[in-house]
Amino acid sequence: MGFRVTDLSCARSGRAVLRGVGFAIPEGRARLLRGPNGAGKTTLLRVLAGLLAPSAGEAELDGARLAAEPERYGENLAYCGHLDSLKPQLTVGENLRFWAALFGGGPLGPAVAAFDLEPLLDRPVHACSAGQKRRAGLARLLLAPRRLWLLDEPTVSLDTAAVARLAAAIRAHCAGGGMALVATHLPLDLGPAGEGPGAGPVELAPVEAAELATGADGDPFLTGSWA
Ligand SMILES: Nc1ncnc2c1ncn2[C@@H]1O[C@H](COP(=O)(O)OP(=O)(O)OP(=O)(O)O)[C@@H](O)[C@H]1O
Repeated sequence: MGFRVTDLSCARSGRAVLRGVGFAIPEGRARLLRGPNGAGKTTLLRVLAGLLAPSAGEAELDGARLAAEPERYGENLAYCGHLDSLKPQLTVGENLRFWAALFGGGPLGPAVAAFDLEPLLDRPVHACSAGQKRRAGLARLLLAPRRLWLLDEPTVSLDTAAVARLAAAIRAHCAGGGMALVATHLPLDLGPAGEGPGAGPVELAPVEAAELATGADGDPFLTGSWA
């Protein structure tokens, strides 16, 4: 059980972005994903979410392997990318009910409380602020229980109180045995979930130009995956 990434590499438009990335997340732990702009955090999260093909390496979640068993692997994770993926014409409540029905999740109450959405339930998403939309998008994490949360810059647009709510949700997820990988440039208080063996930050450094992928005939655009 747990999450393990082994020797993962990925190229985008022929350029090596990830090279030999490896780390593990034990059950009940969360790790921050750190690195400067362009280091490959979004690329890594998209590969781990099954949205981008790696050029080498493997990820394994509770014994299910990304390459060999993508459906069983994918059933156990939730991915929140840069976009909130909300229907703008529907209210916040309608969006949440839609997601709960789609994923067979439980009642809305805990998700609404965790991200303070009660006052927004009847408001159309197109009339919400950026931070309000972000909170509604994150609340979906609590509507469909998944073992691993992959979060890409989830704190963007959130005020201090909302960042604390997000951190509390991650801590509670991990206290129940869940795991999380969170790309963020901001500090995030993960509490006990971010402490102990296998819980420190995963640091990504930009792949050096000398490591650029090249095709068999030296053309860099003959290798790698296209986004
Ligand atoms: N669609 C794409 N096609 C080709 N190359 C891409 C694409 N998206 C990103 N890249 C390249 O991949 C590298 C890593 O980008 P990525 O978005 O993964 O970095 P990041 O660490 O998430 O950066 P940031 O902190 O700015 O969000 C960059 O050099 C970028 O130019």
